Amino acid sequence: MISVEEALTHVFALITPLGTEQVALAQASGRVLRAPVTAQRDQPPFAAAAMDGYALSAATSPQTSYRVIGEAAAGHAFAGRVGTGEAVRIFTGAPVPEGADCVVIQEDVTRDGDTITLTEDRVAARHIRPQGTDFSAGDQISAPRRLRPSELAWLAAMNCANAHVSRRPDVAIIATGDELVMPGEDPKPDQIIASNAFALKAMAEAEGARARILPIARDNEASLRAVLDLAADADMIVTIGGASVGDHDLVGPVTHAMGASRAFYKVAMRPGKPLMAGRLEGALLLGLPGNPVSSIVCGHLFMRPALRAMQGLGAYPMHSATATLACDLPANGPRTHYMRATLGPGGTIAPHPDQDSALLGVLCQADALLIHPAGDGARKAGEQMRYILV
Ligand SMILES: Nc1nc2c(c(=O)[nH]1)N[C@H]1C(S)=C(S)[C@@H](COP(=O)(O)OP(=O)(O)OC[C@H]3O[C@@H](n4cnc5c(N)ncnc54)[C@H](O)[C@@H]3O)O[C@H]1N2
Ligand code: MOO
Repeated sequence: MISVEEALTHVFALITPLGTEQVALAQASGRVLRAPVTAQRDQPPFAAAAMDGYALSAATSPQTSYRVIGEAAAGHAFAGRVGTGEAVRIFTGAPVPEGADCVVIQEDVTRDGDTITLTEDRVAARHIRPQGTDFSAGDQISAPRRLRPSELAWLAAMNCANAHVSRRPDVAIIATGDELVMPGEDPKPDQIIASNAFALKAMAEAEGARARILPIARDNEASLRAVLDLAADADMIVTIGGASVGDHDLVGPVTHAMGASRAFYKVAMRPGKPLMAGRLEGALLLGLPGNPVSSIVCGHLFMRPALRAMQGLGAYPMHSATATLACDLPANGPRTHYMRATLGPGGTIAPHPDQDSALLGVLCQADALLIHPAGDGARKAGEQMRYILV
């Protein structure tokens, strides 16, 4: 058995980042930007009013009354110059006219015809956004990075209509087992519903992949081969179950017979011990254990970082943070334990009392995986421990 860290290093070594494509900005949500974007202009492109009011020069004409000589609205600049004793009615987002050095908000002004009178003794704030305060022409958005909603607006503001992004990884998910039927089917008394693929598909899609659930492979070589053949064009093949040492655990032998390379089998983690990784033709092959929580924990720890690496985001484990243990923990065994846990007020974390890897209900109550490292001793409530958000 190798450590989780070693296993992840092996997985990353099996990955070459995917190619790129150009997509319209409206289609770029969640994609990974692979080439830097250069701003085509300053933002704002002119000194802009930050409030509705009157533009005037407080420095050169510090009087209390001004004559209104025109108007500037967003998209409609005032063409002239503001002179001594003059003001321009201005609206948020409009270019500040030449000669003005501040915008007095309309709440601080009384107006009578074309004359305004300031009601405050002094101009407290300029309310002007100088040209280029957000970014200047030539500024770059670095790559790689995930395009979140805010980055999409940033690219748009830079007048970038298309983005150079990573191709979406194609993920084929294969559940294996004679006991499985799909949700909505009519299970026999000795059958259960295949659930894990739905979690893994959602997880892969949240990482920017295109994921498909293939037909369930039965516990015989011909069936597993036939379904694996359907995944021939995938970038990543994720099998679920059939990974252990039982007579019906065929994923290892069958993929081996089909020419798969194997980087490792069995990881010192709990749950998820019988995890396997390799390559099958053009695809990264992840063989996940069948227990629902085991497969989902492996998805978080291995599939998600692998999908990020494929999209060019680099080789990094899932982010972990620290929290204060809410109760005592007994010493851990030789496998790192990813305990289903709940974050509480004041930065505490409480592991669930039942850590059986078959319990989806417990996983759904959890918002974190508390990491109890392999071989770590007993821990006391109040100690700091690391966790991963799930
Ligand atoms: N003698 C040993 N037995 C087992 C070992 C071991 O080291 N020695 N390891 C145990 C561990 S740890 C795990 S995890 C499981 C993993 O086994 P498999 O990957 O072969 O998984 P299966 O036997 O196919 O299934 C386990 C369990 O999960 C259910 N399952 C499978 N696929 C799905 C699915 N798509 N959706 C929902 N549930 C699924 C399956 O019915 C079983 O109940 O092996 C231990 N055994
Ligand atoms: O490691 Mo198994 O994955 O404990 O349930």
